[in-house]
Amino acid sequence: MSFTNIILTGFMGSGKSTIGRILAKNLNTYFIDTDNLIENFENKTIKKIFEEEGEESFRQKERYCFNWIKKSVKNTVISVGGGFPVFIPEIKEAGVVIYLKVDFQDILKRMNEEEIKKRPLFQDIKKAKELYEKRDKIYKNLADYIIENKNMDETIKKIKDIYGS
Ligand SMILES: Nc1ncnc2c1ncn2[C@@H]1O[C@H](COP(=O)(O)OP(=O)(O)O)[C@@H](O)[C@H]1O
Ligand SMILES: O=C(O)C1=C[C@@H](OP(=O)(O)O)[C@@H](O)[C@H](O)C1
Repeated sequence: MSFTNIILTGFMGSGKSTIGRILAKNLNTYFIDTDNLIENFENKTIKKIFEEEGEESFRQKERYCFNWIKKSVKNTVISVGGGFPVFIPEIKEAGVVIYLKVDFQDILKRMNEEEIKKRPLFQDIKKAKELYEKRDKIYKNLADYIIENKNMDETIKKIKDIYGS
């Protein structure tokens, strides 16, 4: 079966990578994660890129990734970093955009210490909450579909229903 790229967006820890990986397997296609692409290409963790080069440099790498995806990637499930659609509002040019929405308090409950440590913009919880409020509107505006990601199986079923429709 053939489909356009399915792009999962949402705040840090909303489950984009976890859902994306399972969904791709279900659809019998490939999965890519822009954070992983960048880490592999740079041979550096996101945390290190932020520390050594700053956020702006990271955003340029995301832009590079977007150009490559738009030009060369098809029929793929793609999870992007939480800031990706904020800095690349033309994200829809690369596929169908699904916003995985999770309440901030639930994200906090889901993520363990190690997962928080990896995310430079999640170090100050108060600031992260403010960022969440600001970005929620942006994610909504840029999405083709919005799905509340509470239960993994239900979320995957909902995306598969969209895909089949
Ligand atoms: N319903 C759910 N969907 C996806 N991930 C979930 C869910 N419930 C708990 N998690 C957990 O949330 C954490 C963050 O998920 P992750 O896929 O890394 O988020 P993101 O890629 O959006 O930053 C993981 O530990 C994952 O196992
Ligand atoms: O929200 C953001 O600006 C970021 C989210 C991260 O990805 P996840 O959403 O997968 O955590 C990662 O791209 C980087 O730390 C910046």
